[in-house]
Amino acid sequence: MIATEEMQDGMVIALPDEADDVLEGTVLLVDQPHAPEPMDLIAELAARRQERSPLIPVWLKSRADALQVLKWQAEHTGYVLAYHVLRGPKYAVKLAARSPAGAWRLLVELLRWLFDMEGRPVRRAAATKEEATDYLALSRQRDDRVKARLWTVLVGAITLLLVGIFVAVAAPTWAHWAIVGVLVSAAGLIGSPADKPLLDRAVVPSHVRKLTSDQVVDALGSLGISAINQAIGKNGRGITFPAPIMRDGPGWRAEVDLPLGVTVSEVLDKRDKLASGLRRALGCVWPEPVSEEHPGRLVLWVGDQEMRNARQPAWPLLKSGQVSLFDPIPYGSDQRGRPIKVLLMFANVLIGSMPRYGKTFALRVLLLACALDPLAELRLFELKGTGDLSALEKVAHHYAKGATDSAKAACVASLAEVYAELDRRAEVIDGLPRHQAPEFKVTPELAARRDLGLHPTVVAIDECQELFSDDEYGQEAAKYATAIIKRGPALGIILILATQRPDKDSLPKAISANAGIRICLRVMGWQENDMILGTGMHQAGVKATMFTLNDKGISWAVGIAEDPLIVRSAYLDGPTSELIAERAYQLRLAAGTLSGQAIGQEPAKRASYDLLADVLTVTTAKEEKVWNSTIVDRLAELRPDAYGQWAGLEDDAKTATLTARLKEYGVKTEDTWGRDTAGKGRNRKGFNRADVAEALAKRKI
Ligand SMILES: Nc1ncnc2c1ncn2[C@@H]1O[C@H](COP(=O)(O)OP(=O)(O)OP(=O)(O)O)[C@@H](O)[C@H]1O
Repeated sequence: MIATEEMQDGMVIALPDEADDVLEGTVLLVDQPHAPEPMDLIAELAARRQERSPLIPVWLKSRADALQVLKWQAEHTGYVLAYHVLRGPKYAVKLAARSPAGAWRLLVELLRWLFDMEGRPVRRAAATKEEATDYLALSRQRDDRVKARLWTVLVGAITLLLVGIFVAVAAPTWAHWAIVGVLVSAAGLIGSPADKPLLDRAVVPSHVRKLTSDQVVDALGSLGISAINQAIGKNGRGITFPAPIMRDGPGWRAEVDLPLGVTVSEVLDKRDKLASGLRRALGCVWPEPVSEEHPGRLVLWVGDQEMRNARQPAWPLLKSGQVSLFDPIPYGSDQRGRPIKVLLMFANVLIGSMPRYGKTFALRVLLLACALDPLAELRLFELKGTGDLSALEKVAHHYAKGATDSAKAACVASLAEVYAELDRRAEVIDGLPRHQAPEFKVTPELAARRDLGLHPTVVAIDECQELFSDDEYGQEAAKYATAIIKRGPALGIILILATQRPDKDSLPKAISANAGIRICLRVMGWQENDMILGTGMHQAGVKATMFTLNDKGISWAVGIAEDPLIVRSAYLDGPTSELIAERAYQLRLAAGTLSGQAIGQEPAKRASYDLLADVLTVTTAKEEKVWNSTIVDRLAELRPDAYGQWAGLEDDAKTATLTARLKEYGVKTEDTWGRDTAGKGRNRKGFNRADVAEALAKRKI
């Protein structure tokens, strides 16, 4: 049998079993010489293009960033100058104290030069070895040299004396002092010991403390990740920085290639340790993955100030302006203070977080911007009941608040209208000449035509878990919301959902899977993170679990830009929201686009029906016991608008739905013997018709 063994220089050599046998086999180089194939070469060149450093530094690409950097540089220079100016007197005293030593050093050097002291060891050596000729030649050379130098010094001294007398007589007093100052300073500088520099180190204040590669390496080394420790250990390969650390907005940006096998995700899990290693506040330290690079490429942005304390740019629509939902609307800012906009048209939004971390505030910012598009129809449901969206009631087509039955019923009724609207809008678009809707979707021109009714429609449900987990309304609402989230975007219908309980019962998978824009504020676990941001996001390093107690309003946002972003929503409190909503109202009044409840119309009503009476209608007195699934099909035929969606469910789901609904009226279901459509007898869940009749009678009493 032949074994292989690795040798130095990366060779793998085949060895025979017996050590004393003759060596046989081929020597394989582990690192093969590279002979690029044509296709290989193209791929390699494309990859190498990505490695190029940007022609223009990142900070110069945006005016705001460039201004920030220049501002910082000016502030920094000003600080250093002021620091040294303030210490001017201290430096003067130091110079004066060091000047005698400097003068002495100068005199000694002059005498050494004058008497050619540097040649002394050679002359002495010649004398010791008794080499008379050499010694005489060297002495002659020294005498000539000393003579010439004496003359130079003499002329120099007389010139200086004359200049001195002239200055003493002719120059003003300030010039005397200036000259004395310069001479003393020069002597002081010469007399300064090499290990004691004259200038103190300008201690840079913490809010503009520079980030250095040493700090980054030390901080990474403090995370307790063994592969990092090995890499920075004695024989490790170290940690590499593909780009220099530079200013980026109000902070520093370091790009780091983590050691082989370490992912950014592992670092994100230890953001607090990283901040401790960097000796910065947690709110200043923002590690991010770089999606277009390998999973070990980390961008570490370290802000001068904590994100929550940093001054946020004012919301651009705060005082004036209106929007078109076909353009990105202002939402907030990132860690670097750059404004972040969101294009809502042709998308849906899912916002999630633990309670009290800023969901409703985030939702309200988006809705206030929507309100400032006079064409947008707003259907707003705030199922918490605290009135966070009440400022917008005056501009809303439909509005309801509270976790009450009536608010949920109003929400489902409004969703049902929008659901029906999907087909109507699709037909309208289909009927248009192709050049008017070339992409089979709403355009700004079509949205502006009142006759078509294709204006943007925004349906927002805050605390949507209240609706989707409701026994009575949940299934119906989920059905409408799923259809709207899938088909709505192309038809100008935008669904915005906010929830504090992102689990599968509170947020059906079909809905969470189809949201284009996802905003996740602080959550506790990876499941909630991925439910809101999308499967695999936590693994990929997009972790809203890294936010802390103080990170209110700060979220990971996916779908806003090519890469996930950390965004802080604009902070618009209640009174500010009222003012903006009032402006929106005036805009709509002028445009004549107020509608629905905003002009006093009745809210949408859910089709009313009586389940118990309907069950009796679809069964005959002879059917003492019937299967749930059979009755669901009959009910759907009787009242498609009310029960139609049940008919589309799987058999088991049909049974479970009716069981849950009958239970609300105290009607029990049990295993019931019956025959299926093929005539085969078996047991399935069913109920006694008499129980339904009794429940109905009791209710009427
Ligand atoms: N962008 C922000 N900047 C600073 N603070 C914010 C921001 N957004 C929200 N907050 C703070 O967070 C608090 C909670 O916000 P909000 O009411 O939106 O939370 P929530 O997640 O909707 O809570 P709940 O789940 O109870 O409804 C607010 O009172 C506000 O002070």
